[in-house]
Amino acid sequence: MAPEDRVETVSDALDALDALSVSVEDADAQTDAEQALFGEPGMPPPKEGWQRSRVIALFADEALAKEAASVLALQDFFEGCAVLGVAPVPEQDWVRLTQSQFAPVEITPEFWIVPTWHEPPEQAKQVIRLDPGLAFGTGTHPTTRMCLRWIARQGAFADQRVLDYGCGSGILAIGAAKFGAPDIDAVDIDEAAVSSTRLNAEANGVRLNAGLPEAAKGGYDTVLANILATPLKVLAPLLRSHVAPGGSLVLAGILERQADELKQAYAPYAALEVSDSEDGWILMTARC
Ligand SMILES: C[S@@+](CC[C@H](N)C(=O)[O-])C[C@H]1O[C@@H](n2cnc3c(N)ncnc32)[C@H](O)[C@@H]1O
Repeated sequence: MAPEDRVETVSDALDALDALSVSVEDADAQTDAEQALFGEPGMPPPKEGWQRSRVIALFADEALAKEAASVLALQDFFEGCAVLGVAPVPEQDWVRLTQSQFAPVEITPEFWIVPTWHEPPEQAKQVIRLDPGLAFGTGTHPTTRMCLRWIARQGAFADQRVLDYGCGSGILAIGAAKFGAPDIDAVDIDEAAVSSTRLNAEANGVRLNAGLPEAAKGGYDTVLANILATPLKVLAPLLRSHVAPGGSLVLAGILERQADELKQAYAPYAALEVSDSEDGWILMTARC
């Protein structure tokens, strides 16, 4: 256990003592004292850690773990910290355990995201087959689910050009394809995401063009962007320029408290409205 100002020092020391991994949790998680900390890439972390952080280190064997605990306890910087215990981690089938954490995800009763090791539920009429991989977007995050729910609510995308900006795994582009969009561009700054999108599209039997952001060209009937508030604000003129007259702009990755700043940033281009919310995240949309 470490107070906020010691978390980094203790984590670095555990690394130096040959820990295989170090993770930090809120020691008050699941209690009334639990603190929610949200950060954004490229921005300084909101805090170094929680008021009381539990720092968990994994070692190759118990002797190494015990030795690390005794070395730590002797350090000046460890004052105010405490070793809560050293315990063996039982051998497990980690692949199966990981897979068991990814159950099918319901978007609507008829639209599901299903990992390849599961059978789709009987009521599923539309299914995206997707396994966790390097790129973000397996449907376990509320922002992805809200975008997919929006897609499902539209019902059909016949004749539509769709742009998925910040495609990650390509899940939104694949969702739009499943609902009939014939012309889809999916772009991301991350090459790994572009490759992942191509593979996932192929595995789902849908056609789309995946590429770097320059691949987005001209106007689209729907522009989906699930990124984060800060990049979404920077991208406002660009994203708006890709929405064809009468088209829809759909933005996610925004926390409830960021609604007004997003509205303001987009005011010169589009009138954003909050159209869905889940777990503190919101979906903002505009008709252009
Ligand atoms: C939160 S993930 C969303 C993935 C997927 N679209 C979904 O809804 O689950 C955001 C993605 O946006 C990409 N990204 C971040 N900044 C970007 C930018 N300026 N231009 C294009 N893609 C960006 C990231 O690489 C990441 O894959």
